[in-house]
Amino acid sequence: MNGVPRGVRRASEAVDPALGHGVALKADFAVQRGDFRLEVKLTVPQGEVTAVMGPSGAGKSTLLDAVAGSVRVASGQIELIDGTIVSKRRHPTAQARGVVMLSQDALLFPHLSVRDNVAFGLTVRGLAKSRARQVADEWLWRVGLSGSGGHRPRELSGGQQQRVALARALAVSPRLLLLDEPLTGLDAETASETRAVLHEQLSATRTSTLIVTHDAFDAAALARQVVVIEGGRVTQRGAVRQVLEAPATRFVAAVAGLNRVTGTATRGAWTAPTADEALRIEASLPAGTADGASLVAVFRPADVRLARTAEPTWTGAIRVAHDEPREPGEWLAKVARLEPTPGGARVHTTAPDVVVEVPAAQLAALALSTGDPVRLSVDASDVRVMAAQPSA
Ligand SMILES: Nc1ncnc2c1ncn2[C@@H]1O[C@H](COP(=O)(O)OP(=O)(O)OP(=O)(O)O)[C@@H](O)[C@H]1O
Repeated sequence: MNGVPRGVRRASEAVDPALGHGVALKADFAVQRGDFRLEVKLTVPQGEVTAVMGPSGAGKSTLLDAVAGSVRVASGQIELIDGTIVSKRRHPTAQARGVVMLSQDALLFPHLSVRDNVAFGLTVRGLAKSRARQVADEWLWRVGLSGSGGHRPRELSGGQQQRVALARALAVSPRLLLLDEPLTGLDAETASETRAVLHEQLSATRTSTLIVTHDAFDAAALARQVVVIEGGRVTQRGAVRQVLEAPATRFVAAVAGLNRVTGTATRGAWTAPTADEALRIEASLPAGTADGASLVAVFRPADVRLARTAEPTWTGAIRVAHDEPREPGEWLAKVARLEPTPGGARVHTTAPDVVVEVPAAQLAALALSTGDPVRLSVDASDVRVMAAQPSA
């Protein structure tokens, strides 16, 4: 697309050597918000999308606010691609930083047409109004909204408004785009359409982006790398797939839909206490693991088999699992909660906390209730054992 106004940069512009090649943002700073302290070290590669995930209250929005400039840095600094430095003493405006934030709420100007909403940032940056409107129309076409330029924002659906906000953000070719849960609040179909437009436009423009999301699917669909923040600290970072396959914390395991149980290396196997006998899984341990080392076992809920502890055998006699020795990979637990899914249920069990995916047909046969004792088992070949310490 041509017609980029003066002062508005393209994502492909030369990189300031001070920041290092291919880096859009380098941050190592702390922010204090009341009692809450966020301390992060983070790099956003140029032209790529980095996801930020973390539980509620972890500090994700605070991170974006600090980068955008709505919150002051308490110590350390944030360095942007053109050499702009943010620190306790230096607090440039969002525009001077070349940073644009897009949140859950599209925040369009209600009294302006859709076209003028998109053109607004361009005219502020010095483009003539007629040219800005032309560029705005091109952007509306790119996000699938050609023909909507003359409407008021209230005449568009939530998803369409979000696409206008995206067009407005990308039209000024920001050095860094900040997206704060842009798909939250949209219904599944609209979110899917908006996700596709986001992916297409972020890839096409190679806009350096930091996106906060609570959804592993969005992270995998949109981002190349992910930074996990918990309690104001980075707990894991890396390529999205790598992080989801090897969760360093319970939060990441839950987001990835995996079980993550902490245990110990005991005589060449992974073991963990249960309310009953110790659970022993004879999976391969990381090379060089010393006896007694803390290790986590990661496995899919669908790979855990679940049976009632007392069940009739083919002879009609009742077999009670408590009376039998436990096989490796087998343990007794209690049902804590049943969570319905489209195909059955996720059965949450305790001691240790493990989720089991049970298909609908089996669920009907089991007739489970909260508090029921159950016998669980998992094959060692379905379990990945890793060192317990977080990698961030
Ligand atoms: N303006 C503020 N003044 C004081 N404390 C704040 C302010 N905004 C946020 N906080 C606190 O900072 C912490 C981090 O909040 P933040 O909104 O960054 O978390 P988050 O990870 O984005 O959470 P969520 O996913 O729920 O949006 C919270 O404990 C919150 O109460």
